[in-house]
Amino acid sequence: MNLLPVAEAQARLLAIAAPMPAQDIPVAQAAGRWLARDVVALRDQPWADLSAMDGYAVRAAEWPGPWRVTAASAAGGTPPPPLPLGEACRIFTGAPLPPGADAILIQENAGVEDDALRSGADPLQPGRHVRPAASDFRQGQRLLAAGTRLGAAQLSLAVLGGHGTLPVGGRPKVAVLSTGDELVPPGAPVPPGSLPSSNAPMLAALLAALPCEVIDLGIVRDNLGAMTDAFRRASEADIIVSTGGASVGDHDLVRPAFAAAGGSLDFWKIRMRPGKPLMAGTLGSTTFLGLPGNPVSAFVTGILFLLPLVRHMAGSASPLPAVRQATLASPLPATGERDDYLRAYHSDAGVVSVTAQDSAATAAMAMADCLILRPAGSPVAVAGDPVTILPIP
Ligand SMILES: Nc1nc2c(c(=O)[nH]1)N[C@H]1C(S)=C(S)[C@@H](COP(=O)(O)OP(=O)(O)OC[C@H]3O[C@@H](n4cnc5c(N)ncnc54)[C@H](O)[C@@H]3O)O[C@H]1N2
Ligand code: MOO
Repeated sequence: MNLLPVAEAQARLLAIAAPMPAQDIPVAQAAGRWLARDVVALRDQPWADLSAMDGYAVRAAEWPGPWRVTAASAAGGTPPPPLPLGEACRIFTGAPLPPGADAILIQENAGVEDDALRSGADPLQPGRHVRPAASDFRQGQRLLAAGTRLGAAQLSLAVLGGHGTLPVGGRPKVAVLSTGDELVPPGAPVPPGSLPSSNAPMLAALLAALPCEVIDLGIVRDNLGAMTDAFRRASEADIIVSTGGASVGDHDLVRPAFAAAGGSLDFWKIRMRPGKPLMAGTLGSTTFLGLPGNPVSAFVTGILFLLPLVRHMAGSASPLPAVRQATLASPLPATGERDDYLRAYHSDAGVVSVTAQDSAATAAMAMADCLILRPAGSPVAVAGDPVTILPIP
């Protein structure tokens, strides 16, 4: 059987899906988005030599004083005039130093008596408690590179750099179709032969941290007409993701329905376990990803394919899952002809694979915090061996 290697399938998926056009949006809405262009500082930070403490601005060479306090400087106030010799300027955190001053005597180390300011015992070095102008960044300096994800720290930097709006990648609409006659909505009564449909909420949870809009189109029956209609309706989204009906059984209608809706499949069947029946293609300008129905298979392929697809379309420069090295704390059998993505969790001794690795074993899946990647053909592994893991996001 001709199964596509995972890396090749990921590359082909990203190749058929164009990143969405960039847009300028207010910084207050930009958290979690990817930058579409470099961000350059529009101003110096700090804008002048500023005090880092409440106290007195003085010349360090005049330590230990006494000084006469003749001026004051506060953040947001009028900048103080140049400091005459022998004088000090009362100053507060974030305020500009008067020209001539080069150090701050913090008020805990100072005493004022009869109009004379005197220092305590600690010697004062030039530059003490001073934040020099442009020491954080300088106007024109590149602050953030295109493709960077905007978290709290990056947004703080961009705003201090003078930006109120930022150029970001798009926020794809993801339509989710859950296929299967046996499915009932979450929380609904479950007659014999039926099953609560867990894949759509699971995928929405995986996507919750990404910039995208999830549109749950509900349960679609195993009926060619109904499924074809569902694909047509879903084609207004940027991404269609279906679960179930991906395999080779008589009721596995996703491929024919996708074709009947006008879709064109790029690939089907991946050299991985779980997740073999995964498929991808295009329907007009919409990218389609068909995940297997088994809840564990949908979860693992969601991490390996759906999340990278959304990241890529939203402008990420590195959309694929992070991979790390870890130490195995429990033995593993040899792998077969497919790459294994084993559900596992961290313990003090290393990573432990959960005992139930069946692609319908959700109780074991819920214990996992990472996937162990075991390439096809790997030999038996023992505790202490190095392994490659993918953290579960
Ligand atoms: N003869 C073969 N049979 C199967 C093969 C094969 O190569 N030859 N592949 C197997 C593999 S591997 C997988 S994975 C499954 C995937 O099949 P489908 O994608 O067609 O999924 P379904 O048959 O529709 O469902 C499988 C399983 O998952 C349950 N399910 C489906 N949707 C949901 C949902 N939204 N929430 C919760 N559970 C869901 C469904 O009831 C089934 O139990 O095929 C193997 N068969
Ligand atoms: O590839 Mo399937 O997802 O093993 O159960």
